[in-house]
Amino acid sequence: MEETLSQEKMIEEIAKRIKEILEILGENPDREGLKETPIRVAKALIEMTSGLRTPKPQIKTFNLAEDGLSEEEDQIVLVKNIQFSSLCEHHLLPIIGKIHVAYIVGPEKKVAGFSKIIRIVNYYSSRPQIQERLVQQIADALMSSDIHPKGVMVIGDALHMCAYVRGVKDREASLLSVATRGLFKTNASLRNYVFRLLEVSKKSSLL
Ligand SMILES: Nc1nc2c(ncn2[C@@H]2O[C@H](COP(=O)(O)OP(=O)(O)OP(=O)(O)O)[C@@H](O)[C@H]2O)c(=O)[nH]1
Ligand SMILES: [Zn+2]
Repeated sequence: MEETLSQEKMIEEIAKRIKEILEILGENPDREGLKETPIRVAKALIEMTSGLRTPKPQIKTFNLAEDGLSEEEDQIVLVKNIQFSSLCEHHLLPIIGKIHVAYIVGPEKKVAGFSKIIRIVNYYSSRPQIQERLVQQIADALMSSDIHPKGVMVIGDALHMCAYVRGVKDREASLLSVATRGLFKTNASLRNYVFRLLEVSKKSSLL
């Protein structure tokens, strides 16, 4: 399907196929409880893959150097506990977990709008993914943004329903994936500092 479909057409086309899948599975898609299911599934799939069809969110920046703030040491900003859900690209089953994003303010002393980092996470999550690529894409998006950080570190910690509800059916194993860029790539003590921050803030968390 080459051309871009309207939202209504997408729902219709997907729902048609979901109905067929239900039939193949031995269900009766016309029974009361399933009548609206193909449309619901279509809408859910469209929602969970919205990042494929929306523009990448712009990262709004703020200037720390304004008002003559002194040139302090490079500040590390950590946005922790960003809840995300995605779809594993092998089974199209949910991945659910948390992402932590740390960056070191660059020479231009610019910081990113807090919510924009969450929007970037949502953008790259809302599509078929593997977790290792997801953290890399988030790291690259921040590295190439207008904040020009000295380094970025993105940590993903998630459960994969494809290993939870089927296959190995492991209810404990979670996948941790870390992407590093810039100073975080070369400096182990900076990486450890972020892990330590996450530890400390876990104990003193407001939430
Ligand atoms: N590294 C990585 N693996 C993933 C991710 N999501 C799913 N997988 C794995 O992708 C692999 C696909 O393996 P296959 O052997 O092709 O598929 P399968 O027969 O359904 O495998 P089983 O899950 O072992 O039953 C599985 O090991 C999944 O657990 C992810 O985000 N990262
Ligand atoms: Zn999977």
